[in-house]
Amino acid sequence: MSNIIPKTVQAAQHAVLGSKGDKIADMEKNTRTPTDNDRLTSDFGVRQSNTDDWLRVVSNDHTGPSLLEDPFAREKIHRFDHERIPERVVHARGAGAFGTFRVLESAEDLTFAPVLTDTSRETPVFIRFSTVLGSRGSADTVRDVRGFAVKFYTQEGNWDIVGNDIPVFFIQDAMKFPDVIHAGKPEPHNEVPQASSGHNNFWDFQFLHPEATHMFMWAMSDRGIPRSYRMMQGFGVNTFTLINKEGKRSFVKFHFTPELGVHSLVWDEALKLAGQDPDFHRKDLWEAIENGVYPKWKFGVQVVKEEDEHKFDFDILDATKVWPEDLIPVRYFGELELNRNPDEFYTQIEQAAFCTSHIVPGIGFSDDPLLQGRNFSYFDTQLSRLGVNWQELPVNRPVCPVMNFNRDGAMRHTIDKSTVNYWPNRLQAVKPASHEEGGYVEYAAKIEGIKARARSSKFKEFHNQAQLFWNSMSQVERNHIANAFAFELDHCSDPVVYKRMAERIAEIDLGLAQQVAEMVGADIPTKAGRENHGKKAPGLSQFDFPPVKPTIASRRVAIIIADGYDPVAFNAVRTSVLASKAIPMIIAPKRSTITAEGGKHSIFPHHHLEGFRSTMVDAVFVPGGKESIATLSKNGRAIHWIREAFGHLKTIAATGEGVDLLQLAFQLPSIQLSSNEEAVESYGVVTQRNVKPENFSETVEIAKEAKGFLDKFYYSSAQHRNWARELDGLNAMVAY
Ligand code: HEM
Repeated sequence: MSNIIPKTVQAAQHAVLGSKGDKIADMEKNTRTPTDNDRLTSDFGVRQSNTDDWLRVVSNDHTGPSLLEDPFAREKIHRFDHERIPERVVHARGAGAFGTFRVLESAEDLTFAPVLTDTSRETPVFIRFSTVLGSRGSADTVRDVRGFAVKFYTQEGNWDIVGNDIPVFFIQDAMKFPDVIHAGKPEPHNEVPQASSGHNNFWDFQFLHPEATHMFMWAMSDRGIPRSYRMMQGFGVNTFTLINKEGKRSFVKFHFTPELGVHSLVWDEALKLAGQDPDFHRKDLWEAIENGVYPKWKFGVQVVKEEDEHKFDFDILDATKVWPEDLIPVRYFGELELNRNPDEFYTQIEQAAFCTSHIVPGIGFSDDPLLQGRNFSYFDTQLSRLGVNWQELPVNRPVCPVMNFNRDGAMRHTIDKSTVNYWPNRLQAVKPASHEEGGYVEYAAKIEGIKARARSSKFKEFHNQAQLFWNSMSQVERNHIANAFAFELDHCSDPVVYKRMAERIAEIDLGLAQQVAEMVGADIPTKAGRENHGKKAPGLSQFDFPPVKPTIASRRVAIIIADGYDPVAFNAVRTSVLASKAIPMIIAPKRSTITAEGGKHSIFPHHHLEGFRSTMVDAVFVPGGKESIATLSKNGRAIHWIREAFGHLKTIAATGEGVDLLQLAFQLPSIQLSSNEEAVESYGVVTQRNVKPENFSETVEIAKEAKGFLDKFYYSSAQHRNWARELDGLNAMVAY
């Protein structure tokens, strides 16, 4: 696939970022790149003449036994035998990238941490996105929570926000984590299902553990199937604190909001992608960064002053609750950009290790009982996954100096030159830092209470925010939640599980419960389990997060052609898609040269119709060309492509005879198609029957009222999906 930004420009950008950010330069120390002069050597530097044949007793007519003596063969096999480390106990599957964080407006009224106050700084960051339940080899598009873990390599040490794409969690107390994860992971007797919450144990636990009620609503919403890591929000989830230079402390929640808006797949698409392209999200992130369309997020905090801690009807330390944005708006003051793909997956992504306990002066914890337990768990789990010296690994080590008396352990790399390795010492070597010297000083918080295995009273309310979430959903999102429950509970074979869940859902909304119960064969509830308070809040529906401005940048646009395609429309759209920083994907019945009408132009397509499916693109364009459309009209896969894109609510455009192919594929009278030189948009289907070269203007106006074919095509594509198509039931009338 062609790159939009040439490699040379990217290399120059990386060089600049590297010199500013230090982390890239820092990792260079551990990198090696093969040159023409390099020859294969053993791990100890001896050049090797043959790494294909084990040393053995051999003659022309007889292959005898292999010799244990061969050190090179043994080294090669022995290294291979030990290539794997344990995968993460949760969030095993993920992908990541490097980038930068900038503060646009100082937050010095809240904190003295320079990473959040110094507007001249560019802090290098590393992010790993992940799914929670699946194993390392599972698919990207399964229904699950997504991890959103950010490591800030600040001059004061590493700061990790180990967050998710959903702002709440299933449990309030970290001690429940093994239970919620055991219940969600594959069942113990048969290791089924992989990477899915659609099974008895998951829903059994959800019912028996009412504090999960709010979170399972989020997980069943479209948040559980993001279109891209680049189109997800990131939340710190837990409550942290910020301390300013006057020593005043505030409670905060961290937010990252994507510039491209928050978008999801549709469920049928997610299911198919899990087989058709299990690496869909991983590739999407890689491709965007390679093409220079760098993903960006606004960074902000919600703030509760210390004196207001008890002002709300929920406990601000309860991770199963959001801080509703009408009560506590997000204050945005930073920007995060990802601009560099890893050089090697294993060393930079797989060995990356995050810890909620990694904070820097000016930032503190709260007594959030989930956070308190997490602060133990991450450090501990890294010991079994990576070993005690994991903080020395290139991706994990800070960019600022590290000096202390922690010593030894397996695989120690640092060589400490000193005659003392303890404090205090007679040489006054490596003194602790005072507050003025940047030493971390804990906030002197007053604590009262009795020692007990208990939580304070507000933690015991579990339904208000589940209803708040449901009430705040758009109609489309509500339909998707109902369908998600119906799918998941259909996969539960034990009637106890799905019957009880119908009762639990009736405590949120009776209509939803009735709809789900009917689908899954549970008793249909007749009475709401509790009254709905009717409240809504902003920032819960994805529709509250459109892109900053309508854009098709980084979106994949399929152009479907066969021999005899219209070269004018084809070239104009392809060039314009590229100029809009989107990615044209040329798809034909075969991946061999395709010749245009008139025989003067030809093109080598990116893929053929069987090899690449409509699920992998965001929008489709079919140029005219009599012969091309005659061929495609007889090709079942081509027709299915169009129908499937229609079913998944994607924008579909056609010019010339291409309009006939759409007509054939949909056969829906309610879709209006152009019959003349006018561009027509109808339910996200954009057509223009008679086109001339001047119809493809170079400047495209992506606006609702725009008149031109490309303007309409791009505006519709920039809306992500055509929801009216689903609301009016049109997609349900087409077989896909
Ligand atoms: C607010 C709730 C939570 C969030 C947002 C969260 C988020 C995450 C994320 C994003 C990762 C993946 C990190 C990476 O990419 O390497 C992760 C891993 C992990 N989490 Fe959590 N988690 C939560 C709760 C918990 C709790 C309560 C525990 C245990 C008490 C826990 C234990 C772990 C462990 C052991 C890993 C694997 C870490 C590794 O092997 O590197 N998490 N979590």
